[in-house]
Amino acid sequence: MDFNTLLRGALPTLVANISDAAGSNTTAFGKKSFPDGILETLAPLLGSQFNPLLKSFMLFYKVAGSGILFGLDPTILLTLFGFFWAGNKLWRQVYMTIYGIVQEHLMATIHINSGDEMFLHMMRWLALQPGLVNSRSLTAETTSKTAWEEEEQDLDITKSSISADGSGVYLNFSNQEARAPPRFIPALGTHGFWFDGRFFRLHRKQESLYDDGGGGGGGSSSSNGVPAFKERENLTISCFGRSPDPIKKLLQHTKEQYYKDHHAKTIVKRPNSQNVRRYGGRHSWLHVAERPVRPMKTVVLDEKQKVQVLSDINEYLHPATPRWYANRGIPLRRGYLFHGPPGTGKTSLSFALAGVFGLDIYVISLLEPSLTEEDLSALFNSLPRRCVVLLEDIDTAGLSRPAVVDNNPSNDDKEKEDSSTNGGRKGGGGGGSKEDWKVADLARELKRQPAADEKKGISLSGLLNAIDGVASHEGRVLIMTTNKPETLDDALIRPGRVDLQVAFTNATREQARELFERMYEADATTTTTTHGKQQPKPNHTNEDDDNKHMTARRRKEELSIDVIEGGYTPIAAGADNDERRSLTPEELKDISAQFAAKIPPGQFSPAEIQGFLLKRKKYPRRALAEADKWVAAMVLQKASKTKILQVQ
Ligand SMILES: Nc1ncnc2c1ncn2[C@@H]1O[C@H](COP(=O)(O)OP(=O)(O)OP(=O)(O)O)[C@@H](O)[C@H]1O
Repeated sequence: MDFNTLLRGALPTLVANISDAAGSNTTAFGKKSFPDGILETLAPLLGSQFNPLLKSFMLFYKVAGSGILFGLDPTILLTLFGFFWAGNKLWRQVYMTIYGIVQEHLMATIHINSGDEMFLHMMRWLALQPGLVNSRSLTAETTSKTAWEEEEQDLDITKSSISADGSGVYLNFSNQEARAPPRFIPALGTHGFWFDGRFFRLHRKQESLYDDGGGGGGGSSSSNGVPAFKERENLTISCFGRSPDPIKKLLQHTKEQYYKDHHAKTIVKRPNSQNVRRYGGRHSWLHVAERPVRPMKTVVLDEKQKVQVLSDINEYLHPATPRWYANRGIPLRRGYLFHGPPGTGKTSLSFALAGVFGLDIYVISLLEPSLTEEDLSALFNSLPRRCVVLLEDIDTAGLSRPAVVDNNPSNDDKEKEDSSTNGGRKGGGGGGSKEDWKVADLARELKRQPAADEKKGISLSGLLNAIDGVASHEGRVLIMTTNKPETLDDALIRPGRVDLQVAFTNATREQARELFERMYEADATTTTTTHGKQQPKPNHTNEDDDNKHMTARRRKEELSIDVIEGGYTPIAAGADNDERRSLTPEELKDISAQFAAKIPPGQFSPAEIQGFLLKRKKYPRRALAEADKWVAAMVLQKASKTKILQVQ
């Protein structure tokens, strides 16, 4: 609001009111109180939001004017107030002008858009800066940790073990959300911070952009075409000096911090929701998990096959390979087909490979109902330079699937016609008009009606286009998995699209032995990778933390739950000591071999064997003793094709 304009407009009426009221408004002390009618004059000028303020001011004016409070002349007060206001405005103008000149000529600036990964790096880093976190203008964010995050192990088991049933045997985590501290980041506006001995200025600004739904944002096409406003944030980082190098250094630092312990983790990404996906860029993929790297040796597979895949991918990812491919005019792509029965390790190997090569894994399910062919191409288009793309269960995608959903309304009409001419469908009763339908018919009909946005799936050509079309990103490792390789179209698995096939089978005796040994070997050895290197510890754990973890783990183990004959029975600490006593390597080898001899080769998937062992995870001898019974029950169950397990 411009004070001058306001005053100029109000002054004539003000003066008139004051002179009219001059005689009658003189107080006992000879001072002038506030003239009647002035409130009515000013109120419309200032707007309704200023009315309470104006009323308070009037009251003050009257009190001051009556000499009760200060005995000051109210007109002097009003003038002072006006000067103060104008002075403040003037100072702001001068400050902004000087700041603008300084920023333009003496400062370097870099802008970051919230659509870019760098925005995340910066925000994560800012949340860790004590100087900023203690600032007075913050935005609080709820954070939730994944099961994999190291902090989870810090949970004080003694506190969380006060179970709802009061027994103290079962762990209780009802308090976990309350214990998770919120994250604080600088709020919208301007902040200052120091990095590397330099002062930086950060400006967070939010803007609303109108998106007409035509898929403009990020270059990806809109799937639902609904126009809407979208919020976008802009970070402006500036520092004194004409070179932006210090800011570049800061950005590089935030990026390094963000990925600091990622070498011990595999990042899993999936397509984002349809609405967010259309903004493209980093919005295409949703970061769903960060798992600890799966050591290659935990995947039980024929060693020759494993080495073949590993060396093939290693060769492909070598920095000299792109030139080699380019010189020969071959597209830089490599595709793998992992096929075999369910639970034989196809997904596990994909994750282990991503871990070995330190790549993020991008998982796409072609069954995702909202995934269109354009989306698929856009998703392939926004892949990073090197990554693993896991296309799961490609046989179940819309490729060779019969059209289960009939979207054609004319067919519906035809059926309805048929039903009426035939006297209605099963139990339709008489005329077959909608009114005569029974509830069952109605339910069936509702099931048949697809949702308006339901898709038929991805066609073969759509998938091929995404895999090796113009939009396809070169440099990625594409892994496709299937349980039914024989149903796949030849075009999909021709060389160039699938360069190496890996067959997975149900467990052999050797694999059963390996699974057993892996399950019961000492925990310490499981932290080594395939290369025999020790996994680096997360930065924040020190010796004290380690001790804390050890105690927590031991307590957890003491409170562990045992399985007896398919039923869970809690056992007290110290019981069954002989069973729990860890095995010497020789004993373990011996028991593993005995166990393997009991497993019929090629009948059980590694997942099934792992499931059996997991339920006896601290009792190798018991697992060995109960193996015969389990095998017999499983063979019977498979023969009778029942899904109900008699022995677990
Ligand atoms: N060869 C294997 N070595 C080690 N563990 C395995 C193996 N096969 C299966 N498993 C275990 O079984 C579980 C399921 O395995 P995974 O998801 O890799 O199977 P899959 O072949 O991808 O199954 P699906 O075809 O149903 O997707 C995992 O917990 C995994 O650890």
